[in-house]
Amino acid sequence: MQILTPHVYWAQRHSEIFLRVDLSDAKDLDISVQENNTLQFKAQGHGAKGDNEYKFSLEFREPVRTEINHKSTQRQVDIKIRKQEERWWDRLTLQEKKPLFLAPDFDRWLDESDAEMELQAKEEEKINKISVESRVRKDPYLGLKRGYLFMYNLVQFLGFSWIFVNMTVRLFILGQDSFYDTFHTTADMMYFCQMMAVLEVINPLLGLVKTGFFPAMIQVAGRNVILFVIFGSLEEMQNKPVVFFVFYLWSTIEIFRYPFYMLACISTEWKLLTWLRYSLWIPLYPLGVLAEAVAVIQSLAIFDETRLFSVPLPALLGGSLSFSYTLQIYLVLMFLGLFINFRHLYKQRRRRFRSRKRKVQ
Ligand SMILES: CCCCCCCCCCCCC[C@@H](O)CC(=O)SCCNC(=O)CCNC(=O)[C@H](O)C(C)(C)COP(=O)(O)OP(=O)(O)OC[C@H]1O[C@@H](n2cnc3c(N)ncnc32)[C@H](O)[C@@H]1OP(=O)(O)O
Repeated sequence: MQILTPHVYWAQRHSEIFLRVDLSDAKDLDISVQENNTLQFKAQGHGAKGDNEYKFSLEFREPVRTEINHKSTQRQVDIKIRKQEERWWDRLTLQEKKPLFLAPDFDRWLDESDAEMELQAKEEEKINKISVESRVRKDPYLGLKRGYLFMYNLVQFLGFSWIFVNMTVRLFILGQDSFYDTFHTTADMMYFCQMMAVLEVINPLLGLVKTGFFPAMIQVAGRNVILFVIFGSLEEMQNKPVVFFVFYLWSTIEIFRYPFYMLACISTEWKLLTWLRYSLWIPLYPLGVLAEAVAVIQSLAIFDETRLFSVPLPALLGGSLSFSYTLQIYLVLMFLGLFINFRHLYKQRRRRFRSRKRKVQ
């Protein structure tokens, strides 16, 4: 039996060498890297000269590791060898003259810069994979949190939609007459929604949302003072048209804000909805504060008259201090609150639209 040399094709990366030996159905493989940095290959198989024993040796240009990875298939033998140092070689063998049986493997061939890019892409992929995995691992309750927020937003959306639709339908049917019984027809639902809204102050404290605690507190406390103290405790206020304006302005923003949050919980965005959520407050917020201020001003005389919530004082100092004084201080706080939240919403709007513009570029 003759001993022949097979065709060998090679390619490299910064850290490894690939050899493809053109030998089908190879068996009795004997592949090793000797101490003199030489690969010895011997196998029985079907090559260019039919069934025979084929062998070759290659002395590498630079040191390689002795462990070899090889796989014999019906068509060829694939060999992978790791370089001792991660470096690009200008040729495979120590001898300058290329052995006749050796040729580039164009299926795998990359020049140095392409190989670098491949390496970089692999690194990036690895980093991305690690960061995704660590994000998932970091928060095992993410699904639960999103589920809770989604349900909260859904309930609020349904509540405020009910109020908005109810008021709109009544406005169309009864015209201005509907202004006078807004409270009696919608207050229960508004109580429910605004009590639930306390969770909006708790959520940032628990780290469930990125909202600032203060803007949320100003928002919820401000509305609840109007709802529970001004409208809830004074029957005389309940049939005033101002209730209509306050409730309508509150519910108009909420039927857009809550669906926007619901979509955020499922990582979805509708551009028009985002635009409405971050734009409608511009006219609605000042109008809302104005309507609330009108309600507070209208209630001052009623608190003076009924002495409700007044603080008892010695007779020398007039008998009692009317709650209307507290409300006058509150009126000042309202405009301070308006300023703080207007600024907050303006920043949120800029951040949102700026980051979207960047994503588009
Ligand atoms: C101690 C006594 C204090 C007394 C206070 C006295 C002052 C009272 C003054 C009060 C004036 C109030 C007037 C007001 O009642 C008038 C009106 O409401 S009129 C109607 C118009 N109103 C509005 O437009 C305001 C609506 N409200 C809000 O926008 C919010 O409540 C506010 C806190 C003001 C701002 O919202 P937020 O900070 O949350 O901004 P973002 O929406 O951009 O959210 C930030 C990120 O968090 C995510 N997030 C937030 N909430 C949720 C949620 N429930 N579910 C899921 N995700 C949520 C959101 O997606 C953002 O994430 P990302 O940045 O990744 O997009």
